Amino acid sequence: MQSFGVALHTDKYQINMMYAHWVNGTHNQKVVFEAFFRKLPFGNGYAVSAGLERIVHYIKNLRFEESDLDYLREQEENYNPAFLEELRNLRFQGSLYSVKEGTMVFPNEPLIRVEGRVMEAQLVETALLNYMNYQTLIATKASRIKNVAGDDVLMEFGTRRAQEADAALWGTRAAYLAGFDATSNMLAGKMFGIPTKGTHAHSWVQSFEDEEEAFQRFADALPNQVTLLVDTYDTLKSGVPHAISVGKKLAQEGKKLTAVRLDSGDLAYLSTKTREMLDKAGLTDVKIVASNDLDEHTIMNLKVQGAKVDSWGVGTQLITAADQPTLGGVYKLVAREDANGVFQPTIKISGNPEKVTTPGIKDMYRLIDPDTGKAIADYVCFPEETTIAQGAPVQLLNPSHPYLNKQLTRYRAEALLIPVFVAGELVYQLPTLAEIREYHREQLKLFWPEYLRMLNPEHYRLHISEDMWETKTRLMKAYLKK
Ligand SMILES: Nc1ncnc2c1ncn2[C@@H]1O[C@H](COP(=O)(O)OP(=O)(O)OP(=O)(O)O)[C@@H](O)[C@H]1O
Ligand SMILES: O=P(O)(O)OC[C@H]1O[C@H](OP(=O)(O)OP(=O)(O)O)[C@H](O)[C@@H]1O
Ligand SMILES: O=C(O)c1cccnc1
Repeated sequence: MQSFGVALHTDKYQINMMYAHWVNGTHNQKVVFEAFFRKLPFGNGYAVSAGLERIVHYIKNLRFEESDLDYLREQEENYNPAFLEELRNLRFQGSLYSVKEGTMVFPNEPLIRVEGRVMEAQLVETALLNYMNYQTLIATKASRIKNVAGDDVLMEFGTRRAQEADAALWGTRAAYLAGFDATSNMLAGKMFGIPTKGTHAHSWVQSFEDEEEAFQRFADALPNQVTLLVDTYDTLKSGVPHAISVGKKLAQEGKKLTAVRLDSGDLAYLSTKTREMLDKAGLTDVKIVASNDLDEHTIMNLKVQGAKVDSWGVGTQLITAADQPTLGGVYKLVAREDANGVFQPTIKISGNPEKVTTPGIKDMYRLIDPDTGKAIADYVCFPEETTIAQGAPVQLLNPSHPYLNKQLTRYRAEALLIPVFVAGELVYQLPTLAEIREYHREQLKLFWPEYLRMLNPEHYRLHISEDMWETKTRLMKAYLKK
């Protein structure tokens, strides 16, 4: 199949707006957009940022190829040829600031800030949201699963049920950065350096007359990774006894049965019985893997029931984020340059007060208690405000209820939005996936357990500066007057 560039990975309305700007002569106007989500997924207390690496690749490769221009010409006869020439030369020349992958993030926080000509900044909306929304969603789901699995091994098994190939690959990467240990997806392993693991399917057992023979043949072929699926016929009467028999033979040869996998039935009951049977046979270090439509709820429940599982294979529920199909992240214009070259904050009004955007270019900080090392709150302000840089006392206003405020005098501040592209140049050294995983682990330690619990977590707050609040109020009033 023909391969396609990335420039048309966008919505038609972006190209139409670009064209209308071009016709109006406003296409070079500088604007600032930010991407954020409004509500945490899965009822979780935090989300885990992901998607930046793919965004960087996208921005770096952003160019309209000849075939893209031909296609646009075909699609809309009104497009002036000079506009298509403009597109031919288009490269991302703007700036992009983003939170790092693996960062703990919260509703209404600017996760990505794009500054540039409206032509470019508008074009990239669709792809940026596409990458950010999916990967952040899956990283968050994976983080919840990791939260309940503790030190057990977590394997990502979802490719066959994912929403197509890209989702399988990048979803696997998101799961790994948020704490999964391995994947069954070989391409993800090759592309991202994620450890790969695998057992075998029911078809392996079914392709032999006899279950024990199937197990033995598999062990003979792959003596370094013998995990046997024991539920094809009858887990306790057939599968486990046959695996034990093979395990004992392997032990006599100085080899080892690694694990057995349970994939149906009552996993709490079957795993405890299987553990007893393995231990009784002297196979105490043979592990138990469980799979079958698992998610954080079933894993937690199984643990409460005393399931003896060492390793969990999680597919469908994770890779499709089955209980919430999207993060719902949006991309809103927050500032535009006026005729004097000064950025003016813009607002989007909504009947729903929660949906009124917070205007202006924002910097974002995580304020940390220097005594406990724990995060107190996140804070957004205009880049020209100096309070944080000076370490001066900061007024924490609740953005929805600004009369609820408190003053913070002692804090350490970490800047969350880091420069990735500046004036079209990539200035960010992409970390390795192992570094991102480690960074996410460190991020988790910044938060008190009440923000991390799975059920009814405490709300971690984002505060806005007084200046920003005043600007928001002024713009709302000006709009209402009109
Ligand atoms: N002890 C348990 N407590 C709670 N949930 C469990 C327990 N054991 C298994 N489950 C979960 O219950 C669901 C059972 O799925 P299902 O109804 O398909 O049964 P099954 O035994 O897998 O049947 P099949 O043989 O058709 O695969 C799965 O999501 C599984 O992870
Ligand atoms: O349930 P998930 O969380 O999505 O995990 C992946 C599932 O995929 C496989 O089943 P499948 O029936 O596709 O193949 P099999 O014949 O090897 O069991 C595997 O046995 C798991 O049950
Ligand atoms: O290796 C496995 O056991 C596996 C891989 C993908 C899907 N289900 C199971």
